[in-house]
Amino acid sequence: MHSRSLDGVSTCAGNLVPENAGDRDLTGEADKVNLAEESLLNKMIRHALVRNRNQVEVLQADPTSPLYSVKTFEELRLKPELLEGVYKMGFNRPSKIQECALPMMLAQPPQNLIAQAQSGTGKTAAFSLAMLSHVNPANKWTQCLCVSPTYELALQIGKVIEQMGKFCPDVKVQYAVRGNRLQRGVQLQDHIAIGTPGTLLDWCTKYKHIDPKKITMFVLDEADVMIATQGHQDQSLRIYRQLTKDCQMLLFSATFEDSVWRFAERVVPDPNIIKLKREEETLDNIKQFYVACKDKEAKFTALCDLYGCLTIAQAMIFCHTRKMASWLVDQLYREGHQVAVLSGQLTVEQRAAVIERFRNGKEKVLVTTNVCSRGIDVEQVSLVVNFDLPVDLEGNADSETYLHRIGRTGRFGRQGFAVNMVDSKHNRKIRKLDTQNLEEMESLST
Ligand SMILES: Nc1ncnc2c1ncn2[C@@H]1O[C@H](COP(=O)(O)OP(=O)(O)OP(=O)(O)O)[C@@H](O)[C@H]1O
Repeated sequence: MHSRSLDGVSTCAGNLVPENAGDRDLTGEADKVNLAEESLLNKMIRHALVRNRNQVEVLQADPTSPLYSVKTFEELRLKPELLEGVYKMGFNRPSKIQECALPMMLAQPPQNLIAQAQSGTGKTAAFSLAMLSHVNPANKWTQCLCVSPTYELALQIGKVIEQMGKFCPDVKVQYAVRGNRLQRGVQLQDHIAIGTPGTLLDWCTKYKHIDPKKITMFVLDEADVMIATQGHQDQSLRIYRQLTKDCQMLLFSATFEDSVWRFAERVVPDPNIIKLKREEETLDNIKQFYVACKDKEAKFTALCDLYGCLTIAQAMIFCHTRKMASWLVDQLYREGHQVAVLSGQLTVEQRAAVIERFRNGKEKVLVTTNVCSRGIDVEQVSLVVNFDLPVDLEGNADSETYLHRIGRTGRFGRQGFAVNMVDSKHNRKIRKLDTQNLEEMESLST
């Protein structure tokens, strides 16, 4: 497997710093969750598949055709060098989504696919394998296009392809991302091009590095993140319109709101649809408490009273704003407590490093904002403290975030505790949530 060394493009995720990192400072605003950053962070800190006990739902474009699914990678009849790469990555068998998605993606005649499954269920690995298997290395032109919402995410996909294709030296990958300039008029000979919509569009239309008529597989990853970015949807559609009718279309998304669905239907005609529902967080083993406090100082005093309990295993303390998190950390330092801090002012790499240290038990207490209400799995976390209860932009109770936060504790059937610091002036009611009951959850936000 060969990948180019690019002018000004680092393929090492460790070097990636968001462009606006320097502008980030402390604000009293709620820490906003940036979808692309969250996705990147998840990829960086994940070590294995996210477990999911739900069944995959499949909707076939042609319901009369037999539904194939595979339990082993051998059944896919991959090139031996590709199979070797898969095993070398430590994949023993296909994940749930891969069991159905891989035979569809590799089928002849080609089939279109829309697949939805939460992050970490093996989507990237699945389409990477499909692209590597699809290309004919003897044809010295680009055959697969893979569109990704950001530069960093594109490089992450590239890393997976490079690893998986380690024993396929003839297959070449190129990155269509900012900073990677080819000479005008140069025809790309690399078989797979991964990039952001704007650069890929330029390479297909303005610079003619890629002939879109020769593309036979088009992959759109993280469609939900993609359409959240102004302009990306339009650019992706413009690339799509240049492709031929026979081009195989594959679209992946972690979530499926109406807007994602409408977009998917526009770029994927006659799709097979695969869905893997997110596994519900169960709160049965999480005991929830609240402490009434009149102000932040009183909350801090209550926290200090609790501190001995926090450090029995590990604890996460959630604040609403970076400013509050920073104030709390200062107070905790003053009391001589060693804590870790995670907030949106850190770069994604710095956040990943903080999480890694916390995971390894270097710190027992992590103070954070909403930037990390989901994503983090630290098995030893037994206590979550809501120093501020989660609220949405209008100041209403944000039950979804509450659920994600307290879901950080009590993982895998262990006992967990959630302590909520409640301002008496707001006196919000804490009720037990039944995640099976969506109506109840909706009523909570009213
Ligand atoms: N069949 C498999 N067996 C074991 N591990 C796997 C398998 N497929 C993928 N993985 C690993 O599981 C993790 C998640 O996979 P992957 O990144 O493909 O998921 P995803 O659904 O694309 O999530 P995201 O979009 O967040 O990256 C990765 O660490 C990957 O190496």
